[in-house]
Amino acid sequence: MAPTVLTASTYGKDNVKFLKVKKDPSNPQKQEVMEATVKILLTGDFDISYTKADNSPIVPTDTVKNTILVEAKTFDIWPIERFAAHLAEHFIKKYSHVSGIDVTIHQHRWSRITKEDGTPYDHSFLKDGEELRVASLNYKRNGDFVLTSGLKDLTVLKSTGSMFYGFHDCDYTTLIPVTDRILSTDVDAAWEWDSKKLGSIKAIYGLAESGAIDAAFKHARQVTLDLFAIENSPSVQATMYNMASKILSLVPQVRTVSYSLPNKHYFLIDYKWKGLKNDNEVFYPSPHPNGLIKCTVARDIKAKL
Ligand SMILES: O=c1[nH]c(=O)c2[nH]c(=O)[nH]c2[nH]1
Repeated sequence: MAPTVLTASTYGKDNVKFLKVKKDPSNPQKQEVMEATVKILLTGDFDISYTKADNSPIVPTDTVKNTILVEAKTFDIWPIERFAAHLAEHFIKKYSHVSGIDVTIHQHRWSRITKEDGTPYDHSFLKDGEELRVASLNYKRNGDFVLTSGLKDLTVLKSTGSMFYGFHDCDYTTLIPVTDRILSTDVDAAWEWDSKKLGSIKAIYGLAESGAIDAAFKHARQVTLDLFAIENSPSVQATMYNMASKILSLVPQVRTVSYSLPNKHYFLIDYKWKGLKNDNEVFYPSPHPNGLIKCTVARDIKAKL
């Protein structure tokens, strides 16, 4: 066999799930819930476990799972970015041969059920969609860190107020330009916090405490929904760029905003054979293929000079 070398490796536990209940100390019946799915991947001095079948450096993935569950019990895990920072620091401090860690936390959406008059019930929740709130943190022993917050699988549809025309036309083009169409997508948005501005991973706790992390999430979600609804969208590309730019203007501690949006096509059903006009009334939801459009937007530093 030709000589080989390990060029990259990482390992850990994925799909560690829990639901935590937070009780209001002044009224234990008033509660919050966090259902989360956690992934932790470690890097470090683990090469001999791959190359020499020597397991001595391996912190078992079972231990990684136990750690997540114990820390979820003993630590304040709201917002998930704070929990990610805590887990990252824990692994770097506890295991001297761990040089880096990736923590990804998905928070599943549970919204409070409200009475008819809008007042919320104390401890009853509604699963209003598959939407996830996301935190992902890469942390290295030398202190470098990248924290990204986001949301995923927020499914939206607008029945008018979306166009697509003026696109490149060639001998492969069959698409008909339209000034009115359905637009639908599963929003995947992510905003990267400015590590330089924050200074160190410790700043994440301050951001969490001040409410800045929750505020950024609220802004990002609301901007996404507002611009989706309000704009007469010329394209997915132009609309996602506007969303990202607006979020950057509202959240100064964020460095970049990224979107990844499938364009979930709805095709007009042809009724000509029946002598009927289809005035954007009945559509076929096409399961595949779908468009997929991604972008990352940053502040234009040159524009300031
Ligand atoms: O908003 C759109 N962007 C595209 O790039 C594209 N391509 C396509 O066929 N339809 C659309 N819609």
